[in-house]
Amino acid sequence: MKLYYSPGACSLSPHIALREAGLNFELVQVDLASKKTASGQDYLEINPAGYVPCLQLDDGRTLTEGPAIVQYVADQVPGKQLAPANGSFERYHLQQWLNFISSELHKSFSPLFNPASSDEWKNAVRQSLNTRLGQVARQLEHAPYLLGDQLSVADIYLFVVLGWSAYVNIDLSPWPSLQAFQGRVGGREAVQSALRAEGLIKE
Ligand SMILES: N[C@@H](CCC(=O)N[C@@H](CS)C(=O)NCC(=O)O)C(=O)O
Repeated sequence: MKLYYSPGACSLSPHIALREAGLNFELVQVDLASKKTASGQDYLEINPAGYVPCLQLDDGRTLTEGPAIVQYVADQVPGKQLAPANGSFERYHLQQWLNFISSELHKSFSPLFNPASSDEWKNAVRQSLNTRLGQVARQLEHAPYLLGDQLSVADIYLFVVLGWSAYVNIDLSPWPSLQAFQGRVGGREAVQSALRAEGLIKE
């Protein structure tokens, strides 16, 4: 399996999930500006959308969209309990959170990284993020993870997105439950090794 990624991008979520699952995979870095892989291959031939992440199976089939990829990864190793069983109500809760993180958090952070975004837009996005982060913080006041006591791929995705706060001056200190969550998930061996592999922390 190959994971196409860019350091620190949302592809870090499936990257961590693959390590938590204990699966074998190869990392292929993509230059998002030129849409070329590290070996010079045209990334648009692999994922026509041009963004990361993309998971390529050994038979060549590809899967894109972070929330779909992390569920695929989790389902390869059910014993690791990174996702509740398919068809269970808890599975829909997982999908609820993956969708929330994708549409309400991830895509609200994106304009803050974009130099072309107007200040007006950035301010509106910051206000909306403030509300949504508060909502997640309240959820994490009751339990260590989004689904309760068990870490799931939604927590991994949330951890990655929350990590962007530091780069766009979003202060998480008003939400101690979010900061505690970052410490809890960030301390895991799989997370540390993924961060090292992407060059985000020193060896
Ligand atoms: N809907 C996609 C969005 C992926 C996405 O936004 N990827 C960003 C990095 S976090 C990217 O590759 N941006 C570069 C580009 O769009 O050209 C998903 O959830 O996987």
